Amino acid sequence: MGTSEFSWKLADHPKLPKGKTIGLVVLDGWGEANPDKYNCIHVAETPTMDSLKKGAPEKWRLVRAHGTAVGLPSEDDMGNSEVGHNALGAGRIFAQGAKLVDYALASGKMFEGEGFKYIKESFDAGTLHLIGLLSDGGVHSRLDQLLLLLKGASEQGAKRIRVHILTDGRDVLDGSSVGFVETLENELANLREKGVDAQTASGGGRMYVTMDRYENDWGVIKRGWDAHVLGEAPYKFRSGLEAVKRLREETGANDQYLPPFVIVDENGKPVGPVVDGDAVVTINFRADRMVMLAKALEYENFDKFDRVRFPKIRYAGMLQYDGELLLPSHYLVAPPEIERTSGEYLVHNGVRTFACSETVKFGHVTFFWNGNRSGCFNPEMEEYLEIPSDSGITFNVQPKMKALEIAEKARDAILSRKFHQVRVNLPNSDMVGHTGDIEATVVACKAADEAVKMIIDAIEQVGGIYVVTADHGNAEDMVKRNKKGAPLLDKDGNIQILTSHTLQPVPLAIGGPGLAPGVRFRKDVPNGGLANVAATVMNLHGFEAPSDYEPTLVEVVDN
Ligand SMILES: O=C(O)[C@H](O)COP(=O)(O)O
Ligand SMILES: [Mn+2]
Ligand SMILES: [Mn+2]
Repeated sequence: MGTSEFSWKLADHPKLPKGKTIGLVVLDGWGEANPDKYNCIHVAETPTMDSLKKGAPEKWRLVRAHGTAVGLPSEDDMGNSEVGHNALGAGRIFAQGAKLVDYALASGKMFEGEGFKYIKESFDAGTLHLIGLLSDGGVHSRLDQLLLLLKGASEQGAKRIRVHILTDGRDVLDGSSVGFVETLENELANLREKGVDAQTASGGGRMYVTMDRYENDWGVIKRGWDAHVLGEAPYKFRSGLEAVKRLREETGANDQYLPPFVIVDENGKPVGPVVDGDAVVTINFRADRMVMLAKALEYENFDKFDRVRFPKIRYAGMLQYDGELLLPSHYLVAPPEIERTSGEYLVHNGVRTFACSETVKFGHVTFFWNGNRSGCFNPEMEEYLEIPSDSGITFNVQPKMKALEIAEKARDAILSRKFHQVRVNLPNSDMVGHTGDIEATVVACKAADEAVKMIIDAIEQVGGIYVVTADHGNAEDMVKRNKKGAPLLDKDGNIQILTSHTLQPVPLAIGGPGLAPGVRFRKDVPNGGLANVAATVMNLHGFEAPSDYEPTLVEVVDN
């Protein structure tokens, strides 16, 4: 498409009217799976979602939400919020961070790029620090990529390497941290044999140390800063393996919430604080949970907590995490360029939009939805509302979260008739699902269902249209299964709780009094995925989608 002929103007849909209010609901972590007792959505009372499914076979379907359908490397990759909301909002499938990093490593291009050359300047005199999530979850980072980066960096002359590890247990099974640390530390030992001074330096559980998001709790970043940069933490060990094993046993914390620790030498001195002249790479490819640390590492002026020391370092992200803020300014792999999202088109075509969620998912319906772009396209046409999340708790103690508040704000926005699109993310099934607490997840699913009802009721009142979907699975399957689908037991005979997302498809339902007669789901896009939703929604707003968008899922038949 040459820029001269480009236009934001969308063609009118030949049959569908403009001006309807659309309530667009994303249930976070709400997949479709066979009913059983580990399917919290099935166990919960969810009359609203049940009626959408039962009532109208032509207005309810499943869409793919994992793997290549959302730009991930393979069909073994579960969906996640970033890629899910990117696909929903952008209407096309972009190769995502995981895939881009794989390619940059396999081709060697990573080591020829500007970002790597920049950090390499520190290899002679300084230490290379790698900080990030240590697992094979593939949502924020991948262990195999870290190992390749370690190998590549040492081949490129890094002589002293320190790894700062954040244990997972959220995108992977709880307890799996032990195996991941073992693999890492074996590799570090191999490097030491080759003359590279390489070891683990600090760490903690991802939800308690370093990986907060959307500025929900800066205390999390401070704990990480103290451990990784200052070399200070309440727990001290001689190796990462000892740290993870002993902290799990002695504090009872799970992988997600391990307290911060530092690795010390035989004299009790931390082995790897970050000091002037060092290089730092944050190895996560996904943005949301690295932006806060990136600010602390990069910004000269910073007032979120007392950094005590602000070392002069060369810092690069695995990717650039925020394209608007250009943060960090150096990165090893260029992020996907997601342009011409549906939100931007619709704003140019007069569609007034309201978007809302609570803090923990606010960036999902705004930043991720808009192709990793912060803020509104046009503040006169859009209002984005963030409801503060509870912080400092695990959401199984508050499984209703802010679902009611989000639904009330959406209801009010719909009834105000000021907006054509009222878009929300309801976090409950995902955030509580990640805690692995089955009872609480059932409560969470019920609360989300009630919120959907409130939004649909408001849509009924204004003669509008609802579109209800999800970004990936989570709460519909809370147990790890074997290939035949039977629950797996651990060595003590307990079921292995699945805290992660799943490979399941998600529902997509349309309806409401404003839906023109004859609108129904097409039968000829059986493999439709989240990226097909954007064109579908554009049609329901009365527009044709751009020709390079994934096809719409609706057709209009004459009655
Ligand atoms: O960051 C998280 O909480 C999980 O790794 C993924 O969850 P999300 O993709 O639903 O945000
Ligand atoms: Mn999600
Ligand atoms: Mn999640």
